[in-house]
Amino acid sequence: MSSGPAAYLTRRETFSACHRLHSKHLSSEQNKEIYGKCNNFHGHGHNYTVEVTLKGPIHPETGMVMNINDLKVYMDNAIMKPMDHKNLDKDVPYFSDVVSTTENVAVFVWKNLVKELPNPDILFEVKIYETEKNIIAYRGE
Ligand SMILES: Nc1nc2c(c(=O)[nH]1)N=C([C@H](O)[C@H](O)COP(=O)(O)OP(=O)(O)OP(=O)(O)O)CN2
Ligand SMILES: [Zn+2]
Repeated sequence: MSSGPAAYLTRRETFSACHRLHSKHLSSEQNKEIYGKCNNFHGHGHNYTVEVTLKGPIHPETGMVMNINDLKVYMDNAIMKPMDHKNLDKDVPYFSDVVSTTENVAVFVWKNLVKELPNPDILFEVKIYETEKNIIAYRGE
């Protein structure tokens, strides 16, 4: 049976987390210079919005790219459980040696989703709004 037309399915979730921009590979002066107020020892918080987009064929029998009820579970495991109400730098082992910029948070979400999705080939984009003004998109490249 040939596959149906392709569609883009996006689901949005929000989570809250705190972090500090600090690189172990830079001196204290370099950290202050590069990250400025975001290097403050006490850290700061964000209400992040994450949009996950799948691109895949619409299944001819179900009419779906993926059942959104299933996608909810995958996003819960990949995003909410590891990061919601967490200190990214202290509570998420991935960020013990990776700076918790939004770029790296997007890569972290992508890697987690690849492990969750039954067919990771349909993962098209992870887009993260760190603030209303600061937005990062990652497509696995
Ligand atoms: N390339 C990146 N640059 C910066 C990141 C990042 O993740 N990637 N992150 C930060 C800070 O963590 C923080 O997000 C900055 O927040 P803030 O300046 O408060 O946010 P806004 O730009 O929305 O607010 P303004 O009022 O316009 O300052 C910094 N850089
Ligand atoms: Zn920040």
